[in-house]
Amino acid sequence: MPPRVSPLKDALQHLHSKTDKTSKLEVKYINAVKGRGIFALSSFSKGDFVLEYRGDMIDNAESQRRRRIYHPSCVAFMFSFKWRGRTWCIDASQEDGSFGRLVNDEHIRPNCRMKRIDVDRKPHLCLFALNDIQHGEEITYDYGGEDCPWRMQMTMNAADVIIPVDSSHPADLLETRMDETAQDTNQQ
Ligand SMILES: C[S@@+](CC[C@H](N)C(=O)[O-])C[C@H]1O[C@@H](n2cnc3c(N)ncnc32)[C@H](O)[C@@H]1O
Repeated sequence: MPPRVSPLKDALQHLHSKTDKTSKLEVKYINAVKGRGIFALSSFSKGDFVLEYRGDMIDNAESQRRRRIYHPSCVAFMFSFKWRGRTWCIDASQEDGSFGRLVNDEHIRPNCRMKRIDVDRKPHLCLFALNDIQHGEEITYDYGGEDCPWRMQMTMNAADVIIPVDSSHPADLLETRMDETAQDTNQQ
């Protein structure tokens, strides 16, 4: 078996080439509620780099402007985060074929977590495996926030109450679950 590439090195290679692990991950349609998701085609070890959440990096003013004009289904692809004391956003609303934008939320037992990696003074959002991931498992992370409509629906269904579900999730709450131990590769 070839020696394991360090997760950071692996991430940097993919960040530079703007590629996904197409031999290790696949897109699958799940159902009408969840839509598509990303699934492991082979196993990952705890700590492995899995993928980057790629998109258009914009400042908070531009993010607010786009949120006002976007359809809610597009706002769901906007991931806001703090960097150098300011709020930024990765807008992944464009269907660009990248995998990061298709990873679904799981707040009880996520198998990945988001970390920020700074390369050439620019932040990148990457998912790393929280535990070993087996072939066939869906890749998930905790979007953060408490008000994801599908979570509320689960809670209410458990209580046997029917509520209308609003599909417009304010994805800017996601920053609450982002790992703050980002590494600036320029400082190493
Ligand atoms: C960033 S997108 C993820 C990709 C999306 N599933 C798709 O097919 O385009 C976020 C959207 O996926 C759906 N989603 C994510 N996690 C979910 C979950 N645990 N249960 C139901 N829907 C979910 C919601 O519609 C949410 O607005």
